Amino acid sequence: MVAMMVERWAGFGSAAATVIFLWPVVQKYVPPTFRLYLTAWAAKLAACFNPYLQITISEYGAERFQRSDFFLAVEAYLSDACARRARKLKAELVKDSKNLRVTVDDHEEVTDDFSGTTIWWYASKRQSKANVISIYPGEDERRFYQVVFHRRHRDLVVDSYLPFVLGEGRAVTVKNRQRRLFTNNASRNWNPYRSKSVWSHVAFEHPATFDTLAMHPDEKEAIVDDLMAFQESKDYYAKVGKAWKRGYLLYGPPGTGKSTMIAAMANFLDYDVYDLELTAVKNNTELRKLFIETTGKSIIVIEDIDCSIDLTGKRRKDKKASSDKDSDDDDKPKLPMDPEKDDATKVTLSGLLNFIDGLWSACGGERIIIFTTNHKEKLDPALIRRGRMDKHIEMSYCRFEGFKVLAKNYLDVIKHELFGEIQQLLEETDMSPADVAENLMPMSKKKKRDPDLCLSGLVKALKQAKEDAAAAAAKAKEEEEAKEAEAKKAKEKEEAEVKKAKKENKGKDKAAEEANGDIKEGDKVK
Ligand SMILES: Nc1ncnc2c1ncn2[C@@H]1O[C@H](COP(=O)(O)OP(=O)(O)OP(=O)(O)O)[C@@H](O)[C@H]1O
Ligand SMILES: [Mg+2]
Repeated sequence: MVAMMVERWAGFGSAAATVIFLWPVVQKYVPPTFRLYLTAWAAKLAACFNPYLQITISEYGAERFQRSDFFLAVEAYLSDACARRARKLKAELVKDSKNLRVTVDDHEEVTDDFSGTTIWWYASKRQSKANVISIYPGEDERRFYQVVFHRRHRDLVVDSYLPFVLGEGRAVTVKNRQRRLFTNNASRNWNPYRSKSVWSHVAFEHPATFDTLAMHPDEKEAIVDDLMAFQESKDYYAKVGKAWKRGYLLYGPPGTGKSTMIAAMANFLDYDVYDLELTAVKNNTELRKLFIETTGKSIIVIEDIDCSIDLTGKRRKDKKASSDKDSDDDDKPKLPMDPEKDDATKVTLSGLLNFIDGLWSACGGERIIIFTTNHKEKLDPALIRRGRMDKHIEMSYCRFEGFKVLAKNYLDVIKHELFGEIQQLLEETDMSPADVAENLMPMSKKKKRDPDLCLSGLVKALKQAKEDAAAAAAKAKEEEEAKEAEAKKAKEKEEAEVKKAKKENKGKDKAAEEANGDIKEGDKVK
């Protein structure tokens, strides 16, 4: 900085020396009002000769209690783009950041180049003037950055360079941030003075990726393609007038990788994950508040949606019917219901639909909403129609293509003599990837990572599963047949009874007819 100043002020050195020399004299003999006038005039004169402008970016902007976004962006930008040119740096471990952050130290100057223009950055701090005694060390220091540039570049710096620094700085912050896994707190723990209290979070560290996910390569590619297209379609969504979000429904039997897929998606997109526990949400208003408190670049997950809450139209109707019945049966005055219990059922289907694609859902943007279920058929069609759940992904039992991924990941095996037999068995038997993986990862020292042992163990398990399935099917068939036979028997019995009754009725009718005939003939005789 000093070098820069000397260079810039080279022509004014002698003038400055004169002023410094004369200043004590001025202070002594010139009256204060005139002195003030003189100082203002001197500042104006200096401004005429000094062609450089400076802009200050303070750590605490207009909102006194929050560090300014722009300051943080500048810090991130300088540490990424210019820190290599600085000589004095400082390293810190920052909250929610996965890397050590190296930034420019105070009173250090760095230069930057933008469209052929040189810009100087200067980091510094000043003592706060407020008469507040802080218990935190360093709290009374206010740090700031100054950017210095030639006045002919004023428009370039203000209109292009500073917005560029803001954008780059934000991108660097996102790149370095530690991703988070959020879960919603019970509403009785929400603090009205702290908006952050509705979700709590831990660092998201699930290691699953699309490479480790056992699935047919074509299906996997289709999903990756879809995610990439979504990420790059901000403008397209704006053009067609849709909120920038996408819904996925993952369905399939337990242990087929639905939760693993969510982790892989989050790792692929570099998004935070909000795991919404619907049973802890009391009503639609709470649901909306939770949504508003989520940030962009996130995946909102509701696992086992069919179990979380009574959502299907059919089940609600059943419930209504039974409550109607209750009220008909029992006309005694009723005690008011337990408010806690009453509230617990108030997240409704329409509340959830609003959550997914109501007006509120557009705030923030760049969100993915994922539902998982073991029973797709139990869900209300309105909930999973295209547009809400845009893509339905079936996670199914492990087949040979999926197995090859697991064998490669767990055992580093691409080819093996048992593969043929395993392929045949996997086509004939339904085994979840979780079970296959379990067989490939035996927790015994002896078997550890011995592919031959693991694969023969898997063959055995598959044969066993096949036998069990065949036995279960045979049993089911037997039961079905027994049921059919019983039904047939019952039907025959019923038919026989009907026949018998008919016969008896016929007999009675005949007797009556005969009796009637006798009477008529008697009448004739008369
Ligand atoms: N497709 C898969 N690829 C790789 N690993 C898998 C796959 N499916 C399951 N696994 C393994 O099985 C375990 C259980 O899988 P996961 O929790 O993803 O199943 P899920 O479909 O969510 O089951 P649930 O319906 O019970 O929630 C995971 O830890 C993972 O290691
Ligand atoms: Mg799961």
